[in-house]
Amino acid sequence: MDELEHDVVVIGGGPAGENAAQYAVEGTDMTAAIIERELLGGECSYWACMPSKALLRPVAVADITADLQGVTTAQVVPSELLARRDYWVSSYDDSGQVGWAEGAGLAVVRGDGRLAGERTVVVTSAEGERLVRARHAVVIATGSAAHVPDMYADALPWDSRDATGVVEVPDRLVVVGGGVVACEAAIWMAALGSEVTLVVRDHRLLGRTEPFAGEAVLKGLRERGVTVRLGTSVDGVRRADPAATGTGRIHGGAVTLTTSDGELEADELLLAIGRAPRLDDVGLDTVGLSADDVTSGRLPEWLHAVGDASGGPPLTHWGKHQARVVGARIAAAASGEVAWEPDREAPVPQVVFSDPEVGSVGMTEAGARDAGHDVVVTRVPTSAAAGTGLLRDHVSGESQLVVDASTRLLLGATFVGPEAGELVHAATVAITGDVPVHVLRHAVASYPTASELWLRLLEELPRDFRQPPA
Ligand SMILES: Cc1cc2nc3c(=O)[nH]c(=O)nc-3n(C[C@H](O)[C@H](O)[C@H](O)COP(=O)(O)OP(=O)(O)OC[C@H]3O[C@@H](n4cnc5c(N)ncnc54)[C@H](O)[C@@H]3O)c2cc1C
Ligand SMILES: NC(=O)c1ccc[n+]([C@@H]2O[C@H](COP(=O)([O-])OP(=O)(O)OC[C@H]3O[C@@H](n4cnc5c(N)ncnc54)[C@H](O)[C@@H]3O)[C@@H](O)[C@H]2O)c1
Repeated sequence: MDELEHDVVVIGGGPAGENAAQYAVEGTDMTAAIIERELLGGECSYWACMPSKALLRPVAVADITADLQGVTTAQVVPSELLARRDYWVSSYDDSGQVGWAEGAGLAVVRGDGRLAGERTVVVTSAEGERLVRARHAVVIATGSAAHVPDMYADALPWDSRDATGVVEVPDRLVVVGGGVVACEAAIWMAALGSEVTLVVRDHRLLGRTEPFAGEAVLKGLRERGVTVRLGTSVDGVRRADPAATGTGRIHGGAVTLTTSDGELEADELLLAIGRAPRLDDVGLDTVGLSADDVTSGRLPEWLHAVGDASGGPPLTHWGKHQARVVGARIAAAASGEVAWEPDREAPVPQVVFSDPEVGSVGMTEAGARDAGHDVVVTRVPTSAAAGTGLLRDHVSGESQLVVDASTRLLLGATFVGPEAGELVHAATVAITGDVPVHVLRHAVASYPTASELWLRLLEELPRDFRQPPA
């Protein structure tokens, strides 16, 4: 068997794997190999973040022009929207990304990577098998896979790859799920011309965010003609002539869902009910480990996991952050040093590119109370600042801070409204830097920008929060 040796071997070339490799070797004499079985850049670049945001942005801009005195309403042109998606996924060609990796001194090895003992990975491809040995570390960065319960499997439902890679637009699309994929995909699929129905098991959308955020997104979806059935479970699925026609094409005849609310027929079914770390085929058994060991961090010093595969929040920026930390840890360990790391985990931000947009970081109010904090909550309409009010004629949504009553530190923040995603980073900085609210008041935002919303939020706190705690 052909054999290679590198200092660091990364299985999976998504954003997390690429960053782990880059940060482990940059500024050192070490070498790294990234093993990738599909496209270098991973799910995020070709079937998740990039195509979904490429599809959503023109829809959001057209929406604004429909709500902004002084311009005429722009129309989404479906063929152009799909062409924009194709541009942003480089027509599913990763040569640009491979060029970047090679330029950064990272070797790209094509094939399926599998652990085959300590610091050893076997790569299987059409050319045969290769053994890749790691002198220092192996990193598992294999991402996650969408949940497809058995009940749905025979109907060949769409997953998020089909939705972001849509080629044939179904007249009627049913989406099962009320999370981030469902809320975002409903918007671009409706803009492309589908009649969209969301079937949501919970009694609310976006279950991990503040309830007021889910309510605003529900209202926004209904206003654009999406039907949302809350508290509805699916008991059965049948489909006429299911056919594996390819990503983004309609997978057969009509689909009928039997739900707690009656039968529902559609031309396609998108399953968006969460994802799980992809750890079942990476050879963990060859080193005496299980998937649970990986997701709970019980790993030998030579083995690391980053990104969705680690079981942490399945978000690109979080996976890349983990990867930078792990990369620096590997680089330091190789030279007998210890990399500096903060003594607690960074807060996790997320932006849902729905209408209205939702940007949040840290704890929700309920999460903070459950964690034992005595909290003070301040919430204002997002239209409360001149800068936010100017963004469009009708600004919906509210924004909120969750503050610890005794330390006066920010625990969490949620912004709902236009450009909400751009407001959240200030909250991330405040939490990461332990900036108390009486100091935050002196971080002056320019007039009239959306950031002035911070002033409105801080003014709503009790007056004594303007002083340091006694
Ligand atoms: C529709 C959708 C939209 C999203 N939008 C956003 C967003 O806007 N912002 C955000 O932060 N997150 C978003 N996410 C989440 C984001 O896509 C993931 O968190 C991110 O892709 C995880 O990166 P990763 O590197 O861990 O894994 P991935 O991107 O999944 O990459 C893993 C790579 O490993 C490869 N691989 C797997 N197993 C093997 C093996 N055995 N051998 C070799 N290669 C292997 C795969 O082919 C893949 O290329 C979205 C997700 C979806 C589904
Ligand atoms: N903008 C972004 O950052 C972005 C966009 C898309 C996806 N993502 C990431 O991708 C991940 C996956 O997204 P998702 O929307 O698939 O998952 P999710 O966890 O956000 O939502 C899953 C939804 O499916 C429901 N559900 C779970 N099991 C079910 C079942 N058996 N039957 C019916 N409903 C069920 C849940 O109640 C929830 O409403 C997210 O966790 C998110 O981090 C991020």
